[in-house]
Amino acid sequence: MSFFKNIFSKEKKETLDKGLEKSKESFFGKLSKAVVGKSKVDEDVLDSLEEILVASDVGVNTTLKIITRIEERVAKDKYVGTDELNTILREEIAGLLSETNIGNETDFTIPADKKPYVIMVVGVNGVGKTTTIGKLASQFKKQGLKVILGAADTFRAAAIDQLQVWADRTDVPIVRQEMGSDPASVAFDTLKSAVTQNADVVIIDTAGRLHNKVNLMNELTKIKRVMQKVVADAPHEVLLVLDGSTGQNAFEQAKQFTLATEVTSLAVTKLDGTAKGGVVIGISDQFKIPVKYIGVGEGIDDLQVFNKHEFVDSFFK
Ligand SMILES: Nc1nc2c(ncn2[C@@H]2O[C@H](COP(=O)(O)OP(=O)(O)OP(=O)(O)O)[C@@H](O)[C@H]2O)c(=O)[nH]1
Repeated sequence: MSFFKNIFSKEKKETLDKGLEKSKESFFGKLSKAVVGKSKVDEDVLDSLEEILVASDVGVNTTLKIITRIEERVAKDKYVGTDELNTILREEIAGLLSETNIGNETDFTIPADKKPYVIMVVGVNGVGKTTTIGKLASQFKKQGLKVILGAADTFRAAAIDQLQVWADRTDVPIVRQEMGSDPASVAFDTLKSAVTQNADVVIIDTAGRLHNKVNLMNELTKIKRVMQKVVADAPHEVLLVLDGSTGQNAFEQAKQFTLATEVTSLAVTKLDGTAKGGVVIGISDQFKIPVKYIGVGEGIDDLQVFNKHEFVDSFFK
């Protein structure tokens, strides 16, 4: 068992390392330029570091926290060499993430006492919502759990069809209705079907139109209310999917969605192929909502459970 676990961890680590490559290259490239000819961490180095963190989409507030901590350390130690900067930065970022009970999980797990466990997935179009649902379905299925998908994004026919593709690919049942039908009705049918079939996990896709916040709020509230007619404490999780490659836009979407509904966890996708990996650090710190999953590729196995230790390890390797 532990043998397989090790193999899996190694693969997971390699995928994470590869996924974060661009972010690392960009970050450390800039950092090494900033310290050229400097032996000591001084005001100039700290100013450059601040710029680099902001440019890496860590977010202004989180950047300021990190800089303040490093300033305090530098003031206390009197002399901090630039060769120590990586270590200090790593420690401070790890410390910041440790302050919240975020990112401690290592496996795809769901609470055993909630059956069916209902995950309502929200997020704007194109962020990787459908792909994330498909990847999650695959992970849960691999654990022997019975999964059902609900196509409650009835606003666009393509959204229903895309979810169908993932349902076929993962060999998981899907509940769907015609385009334009009431999303709450699809969610209701899906939960009914899950109860009848004794399913373990239900994943409900929803439409993510942000242009009208009141509509979005009303729609999500209605879906929740109707689901509760079947499973009283549903949804157990409201997972907001954010596209990590959009940097500050992802922050803005998190703000909007948290105003519209109670978001309980986040998935940050497309961290591979972007230099904006710092967004995970900023979002974890600012929203105090756990980043539960990260997308590091388009493949079915390229969704990982976010673990802050692995993330920091991989980033500062
Ligand atoms: N590289 C990479 N691509 C991803 C990741 N997650 C999703 N994608 C890609 O992003 C694109 C959009 O993903 P979808 O799942 O269709 O996004 P969506 O939010 O459901 O969008 P709509 O279907 O338009 O609502 C697809 O081409 C996915 O393959 C990821 O972690 N890494």
